Amino acid sequence: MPQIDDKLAPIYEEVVRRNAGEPEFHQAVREVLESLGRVVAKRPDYLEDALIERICEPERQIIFRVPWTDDKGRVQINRGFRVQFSSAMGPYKGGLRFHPSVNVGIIKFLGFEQIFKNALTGLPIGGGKGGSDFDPKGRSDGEVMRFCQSFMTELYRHLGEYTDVPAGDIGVGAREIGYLFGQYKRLTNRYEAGVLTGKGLFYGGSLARKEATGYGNTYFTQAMLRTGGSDFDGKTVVVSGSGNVATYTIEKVQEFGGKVVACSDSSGYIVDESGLDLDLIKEIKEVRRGRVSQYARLKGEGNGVYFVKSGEGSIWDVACDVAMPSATQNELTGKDAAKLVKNGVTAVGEGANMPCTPEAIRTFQQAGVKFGPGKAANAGGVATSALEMQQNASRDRWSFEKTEARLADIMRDIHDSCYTTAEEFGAPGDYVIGANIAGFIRVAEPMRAFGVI
Ligand SMILES: NC(=O)C1=CN([C@@H]2O[C@H](COP(=O)(O)OP(=O)(O)OC[C@H]3O[C@@H](n4cnc5c(N)ncnc54)[C@H](O)[C@@H]3O)[C@@H](O)[C@H]2O)C=CC1
Ligand SMILES: O=C(O)CCC(=O)C(=O)O
Repeated sequence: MPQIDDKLAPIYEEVVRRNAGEPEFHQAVREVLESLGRVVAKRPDYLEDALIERICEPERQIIFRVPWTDDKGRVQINRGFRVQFSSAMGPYKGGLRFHPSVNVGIIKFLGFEQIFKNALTGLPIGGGKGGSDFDPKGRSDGEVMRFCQSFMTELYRHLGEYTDVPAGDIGVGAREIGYLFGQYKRLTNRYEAGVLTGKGLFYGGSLARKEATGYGNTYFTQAMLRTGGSDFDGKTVVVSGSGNVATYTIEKVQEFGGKVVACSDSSGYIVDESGLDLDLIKEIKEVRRGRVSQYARLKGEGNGVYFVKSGEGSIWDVACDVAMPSATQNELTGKDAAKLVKNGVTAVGEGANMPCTPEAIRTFQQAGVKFGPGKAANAGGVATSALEMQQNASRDRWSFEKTEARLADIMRDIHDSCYTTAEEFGAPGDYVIGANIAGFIRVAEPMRAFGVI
């Protein structure tokens, strides 16, 4: 098991003590500190002025009550969060997650990851994350609207295009961003397009933002495959999830000649051995807001098409050359990784944030599987959000082609900087170490320049 350098171990112990009961946050911090031992060995000056301790402590954490009225006239109460982790690189930037599992530890882990991810994009954005334990599943449009309006009624005072710029994440898509933006505009009496990203195309959104995270992960994973002289063409691929990230991962992998044979949601997974029909998945998920099990019913079971219920198997039992986990954190365990390795997986690109457990990452790396960590591989979404902010600031609108070309360049740059940083710090081929160190150095330099703040 990788160890934290003796000089950094007290920092980790303090994070655990101060943030008791937040295992996902501990996990995210631990992984970064394991990598940073190599940095402080070469550059002990990074230990000065509690720079690393400061990076592990959010600049500001906001927790608030979100009261709203459901369709039956009953008052419901949820809890809202925004963790403004680091503004060293620019305004806080990161999505909002609406899911019943949300708590402060989950938001903190996501905000912490976002610092390094956003730095890797090379664009001027700091790190933050927010959300609520509100579950949009099964709620009417009216209920979602009233919830979003109440959520923004508290949060708006902490936001601004130069302060903090949220976007979507699990459970927050175009519909929710529309309601949030409408309420922000109403409360502030300002048409401040740059305060949220992932907006609709008719009110300041960017072409290619919807596709960006999935496309970006596909570009990143392609770059990893190419270091071994290979590509997506002819590869069998498994993509977990069936939301925003998964959908557009499937689309780009198919365009690159890969065959995606399985995807999932929290009810289970579907397999179509001849390759998933993406139009049908979009119809089920984006239009009907249904479950992936409907795929097997609509396509007809048999001939390599089947559905496996959650709890009766794992999507990672399906043999593939490339795995792209794109649902949620810790969804791919050490046992799943061992199965994938046994079945011949050669590359893993994380579309979700921290979907592989530490044991799974170790299993992949020990088996020589190319492993792209989320903070690098899924950075295309937030990078394109920063491009949306650029378009808003210049009152401009770019074509899909121009935006996607910028995204593709950014993903190749991120890949190359992780790859060369890993080499420079004595860990060739280790994208986890490369991403953590390259991201850290970019954030540490402005922090040092600003003095002790
Ligand atoms: N939307 C974006 O631009 C970005 C999203 N991400 C990450 O990608 C992941 C997916 O996010 P989105 O696609 O935006 O969300 P989404 O809400 O559009 O889709 C989430 C998908 O994951 C599935 N899922 C959630 N919990 C699950 C569980 N416990 N078991 C199995 N499936 C589960 C849902 O059924 C759904 O298909 C998250 O980890 C998110 O933080 C990362 C970078 C950017
Ligand atoms: O586009 C954004 O600002 C945030 C995307 C996001 O939440 C993420 O990168 O995990």
